[in-house]
Amino acid sequence: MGRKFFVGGNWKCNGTTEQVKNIVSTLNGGGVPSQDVVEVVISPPFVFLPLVKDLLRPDFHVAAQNCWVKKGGAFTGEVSAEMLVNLCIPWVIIGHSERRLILKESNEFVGDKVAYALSQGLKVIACIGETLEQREAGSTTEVVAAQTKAIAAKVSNWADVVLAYEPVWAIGTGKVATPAQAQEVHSELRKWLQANVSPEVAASTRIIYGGSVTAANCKELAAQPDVDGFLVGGASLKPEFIDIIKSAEVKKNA
Ligand SMILES: O=C(CO)COP(=O)(O)O
Repeated sequence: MGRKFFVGGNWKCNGTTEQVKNIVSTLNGGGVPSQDVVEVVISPPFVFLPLVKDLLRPDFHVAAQNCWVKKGGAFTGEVSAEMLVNLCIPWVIIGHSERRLILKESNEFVGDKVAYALSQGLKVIACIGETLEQREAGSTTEVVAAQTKAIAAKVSNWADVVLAYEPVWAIGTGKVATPAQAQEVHSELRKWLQANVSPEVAASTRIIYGGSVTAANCKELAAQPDVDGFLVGGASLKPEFIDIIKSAEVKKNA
């Protein structure tokens, strides 16, 4: 059914010009499966986007980590979707838990952002995921369904959306979800899409996992039937990111 494996590297708020050049040079020298097998998207902070785009190998693409919810204008400190399009940045990450939790972005606001970014021609990595408290209360499915619903309510075309399931308790903690935990939520999400959007969208939308993904744990996660790739934080700043990209081979041979 052709869900191409997807690996995103979210650099978050990290890097100097020197470090950026070093990471890109490592990525450019890495041997990875072809673009037919894996789609790779690197997301540096806004200020480094043009530099990374200029230096990065042509088979990898770039993403912004956020954009404004509507047309640009008098919104000090924001970056608009139009600007990203103007700079030929194809992708944007929206709704990362760090923005939902620290900057209080609501489900509705995230849904509006996803819809606006898509309307401008950007492709979107839309992030969802429960906190530890919510998981322990048994409300994981409910929480991720509500987050997905707020996006689905505003989006009619899912072709340019990748859904990133990132349990908050696994982000930056070294406490990765087990392959079974990831598979369980991914499968629930696919069922949700099937029931609430369409069987076609459920079958074709990539659902990727994020949260303490490393070279050591990626293959087992990648082997899960509903895990279509990764959104990688800390390890995307290191040479092991190449090994994570290579985990796409697990799918190819499945
Ligand atoms: O938030 C993440 C990617 O968006 C995951 O971060 P870590 O890989 O550092 O846990």
